[in-house]
Amino acid sequence: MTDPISWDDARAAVHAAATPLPGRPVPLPEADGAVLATPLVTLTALPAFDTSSVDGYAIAGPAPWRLVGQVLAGDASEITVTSGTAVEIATGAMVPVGTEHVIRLESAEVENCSWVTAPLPEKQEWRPTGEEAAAGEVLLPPGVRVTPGVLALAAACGHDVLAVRRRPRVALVVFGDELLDSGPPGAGRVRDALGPSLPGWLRRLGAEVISVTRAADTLEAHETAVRDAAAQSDLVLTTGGTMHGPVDHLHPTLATLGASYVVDTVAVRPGFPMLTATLPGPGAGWLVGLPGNPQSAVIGLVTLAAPLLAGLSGAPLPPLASVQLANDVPGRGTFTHLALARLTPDGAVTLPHAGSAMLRGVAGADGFVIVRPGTSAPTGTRVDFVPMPS
Ligand SMILES: Nc1nc2c(c(=O)[nH]1)N[C@H]1C(S)=C(S)[C@@H](COP(=O)(O)OP(=O)(O)OC[C@H]3O[C@@H](n4cnc5c(N)ncnc54)[C@H](O)[C@@H]3O)O[C@H]1N2
Ligand code: MOO
Repeated sequence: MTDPISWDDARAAVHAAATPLPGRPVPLPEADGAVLATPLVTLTALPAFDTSSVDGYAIAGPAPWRLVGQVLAGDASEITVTSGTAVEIATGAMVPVGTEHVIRLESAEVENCSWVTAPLPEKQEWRPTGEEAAAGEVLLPPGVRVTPGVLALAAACGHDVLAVRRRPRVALVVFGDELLDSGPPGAGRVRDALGPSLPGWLRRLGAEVISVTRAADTLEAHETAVRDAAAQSDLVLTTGGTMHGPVDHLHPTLATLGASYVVDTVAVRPGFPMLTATLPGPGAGWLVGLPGNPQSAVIGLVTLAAPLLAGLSGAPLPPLASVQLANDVPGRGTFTHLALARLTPDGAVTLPHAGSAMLRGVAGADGFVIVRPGTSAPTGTRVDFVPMPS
């Protein structure tokens, strides 16, 4: 076995090695969850015109003001407010030329439907052109993940399409003849916990899952499965077979296929046998090998797959959060310890059932607190935190 690379270096290495996939324009609703390939530049000033922020009257000169017209939201009215006149105005309407003040409906008195009087307002009741942004201003850099908030901003500043990176296509290959696809475990067989769960995590990481297949525990079946998966995908994600047991065929498969390791084992507990490699051939596909123990597989996902998918999407290395610990967390010697935790108002609480083969902790966790090599983390200290994909 090779010497393990540190947990932090492993994340950085796979992210740095990934070249972003091409960008292309897609209609706004389809861009949700994808990553911007180009900066978001506003096509107009925001707002694009002086916009009334209240229902009321646009006036000029001293009171009383003679009511001369009306302007509603959406009107491109050429009405002008001259001294001594008022124009009835709706929230969102263009403020007419000549307006000195906009008076709220509730402050005004109107006589005979034609004369308006009111005290002058203390503040400007409209949003001036460009208050939020000037035309051509860069609002977001490339690499930002498109959220509903980004979509709203893009629409507001005039875009019909957004240039986003193609979502990485992931083919999942699950190894393990002991795995059952239905019914209760027993008699040496366990249920496949990863085939049903990894697609959901992967989609939360912005990937498109194109296939989930099972490969038998032979070298030939592994080779065929990885080759077929690589032919259609940007990333082959495998589970199990990362060690060197009698039916652990991943390393021999990678040797046969001529793969090059970017990461081969990581100094992290649980989950150390995880790996990342590039596969030769057109398009230089990727392979991430997650350990078979299900919690270790999730740690492999957040350690290697998440940074790789970010890199392929042109997004920055996913940042770590910082949390305060509500209990002591031991270190793991020269390895980084990732401990399942839930975030509570009292701080991060690590969870029981945290064995690498167990899933009760995974099912209730918000993420993992990180205790770096050679340290332990007492109650009340701040530590880094890697969230579950969300
Ligand atoms: N001699 C040693 N043996 C093992 C060591 C070690 O240091 N020396 N490390 C252990 C650790 S830690 C891990 S993690 C596993 C990693 O092994 P593999 O990636 O080769 O995984 P498998 O052997 O295929 O499976 C391990 C375990 O997980 C169960 N499994 C596998 N896939 C699934 C799935 N899709 N759903 C549910 N459970 C799954 C499998 O049945 C095994 O129990 O190696 C240890 N061994
Ligand atoms: O490191 Mo293993 O990955 O503890 O379960």
